[in-house]
Amino acid sequence: MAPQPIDDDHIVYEHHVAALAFPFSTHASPTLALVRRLAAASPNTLFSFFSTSQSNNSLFSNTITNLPRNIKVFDVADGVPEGYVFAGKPQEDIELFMKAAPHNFTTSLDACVAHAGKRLTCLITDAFLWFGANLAHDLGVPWLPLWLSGLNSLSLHVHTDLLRHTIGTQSIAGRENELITKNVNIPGMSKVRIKDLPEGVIFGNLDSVFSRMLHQMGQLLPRANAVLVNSFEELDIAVTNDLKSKFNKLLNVGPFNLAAAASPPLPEAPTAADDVTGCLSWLDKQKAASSVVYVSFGSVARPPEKELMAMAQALEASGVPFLWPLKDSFKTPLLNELLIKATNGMVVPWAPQPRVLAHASVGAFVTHCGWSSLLETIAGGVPMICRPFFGDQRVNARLVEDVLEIGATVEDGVFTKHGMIKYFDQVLSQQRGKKLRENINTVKLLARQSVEPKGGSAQNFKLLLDVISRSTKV
Ligand SMILES: O=c1ccn([C@@H]2O[C@H](COP(=O)(O)OP(=O)(O)O[C@H]3O[C@H](CO)[C@@H](O)[C@H](O)[C@H]3O)[C@@H](O)[C@H]2O)c(=O)[nH]1
Repeated sequence: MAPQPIDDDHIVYEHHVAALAFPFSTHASPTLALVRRLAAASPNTLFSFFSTSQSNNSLFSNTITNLPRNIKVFDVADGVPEGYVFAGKPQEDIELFMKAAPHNFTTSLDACVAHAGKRLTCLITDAFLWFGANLAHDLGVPWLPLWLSGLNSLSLHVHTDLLRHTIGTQSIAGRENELITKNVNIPGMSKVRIKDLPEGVIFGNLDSVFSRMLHQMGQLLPRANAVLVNSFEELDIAVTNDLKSKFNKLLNVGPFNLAAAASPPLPEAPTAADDVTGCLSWLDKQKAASSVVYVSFGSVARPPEKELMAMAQALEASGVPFLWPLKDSFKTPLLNELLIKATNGMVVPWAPQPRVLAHASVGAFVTHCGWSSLLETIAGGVPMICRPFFGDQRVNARLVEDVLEIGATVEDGVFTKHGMIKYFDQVLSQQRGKKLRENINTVKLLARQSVEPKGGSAQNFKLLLDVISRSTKV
């Protein structure tokens, strides 16, 4: 992506903020969403947004349109050496990227500053990019890491050393269901079990790229001028208060999906929301409110084929109307056969999820419990049936089922045909579903209030603007 002219409109910018995205899974998109809001609220600030060319091309569908003038987009190298042949190791691309990232971002930032003729005054990074602490220090500017999941998982990464020390890093066999509070008192974690912890905290490969990255991050976040989170305080007050005591500033400025709608109109975001696959018109045709099951596992999780088959069988046998965005690469011949038989639903490669979850016909969301999905279903008031896979997803599911009581986690952690038929019935038709719906609508109200002008997230957003406008002028 070629650098765009900076002073095309002869605006004299007072500040220059660089925002560094983590270019994997769906992280770059909410990072850009925050930058868009900031750019609209701070027209005298130039925002330079960095991600890899692959990530930028998919964010902007190869052309940059509808961006405010004060956002410029830059590519950073992906760290894959020329001629490199992938060995097929898990997270190999992330490993290569992270290894080269401090150097590559520095090179790109230097080029951007030279191109703009304006030095940087503030650095926002995805919190995964822990080396932002050193970059910002070297540049003499504030560091604002952005955490794109919940406060619960953030807390676990901040307390990793404590958890390692108290629970140990030996096998957890036989202790999976133990509450972590039996070993250690971390505020807001009274329902979390050892097995819910993300891999790499005390079990799994503590040496993996993710484990090292999150561990470093947890240690460096207290150095940040402010830690930004795509959440709202009322969702997890105990964790918010604990983290406030650990960080210089903790600014919950989400949920981004609701905050964008509550702020002054922004130039239209790229096309993920468009109904190219006809999902919304299909939902319009459904007769009853809250009758459709929506199934989606985000951008990374891949359920085993056996479970996909069980899901397809349950959907067909129950007869519930369903909408299922399913990647072509997940469809085996056997699964395809089942899906052809299931005429009570619609299978598409990708759905405009936030709009699907906001549609009155949707009554249950079968989800992997990715953070954006969780916030989008809260905005839509749709109860969840959770099947977490990795990382933060298990602790998110615990929050959903045991703390907020806005969903159910599948028994034994896997999809079975009979199990799913039971959950569809409970959530769509039974008293349990009614109660879950009531609870999620209460949480939805709190989320909405938080982004209204007097709400906590809106106030935190003002504090964030303050940090940016107090940073040294260019
Ligand atoms: O057909 C689809 C499927 C997904 N989405 C969107 O894709 C995003 C998915 O995000 P999320 O629910 O956070 O899942 P992942 O992309 O899998 O997110 C990764 O990053 C998250 C934030 O760190 C973590 O919570 C997850 O565990 C991790 O897998 C959401 O905005 C969805 O609206 C669509 O628009 N259409």
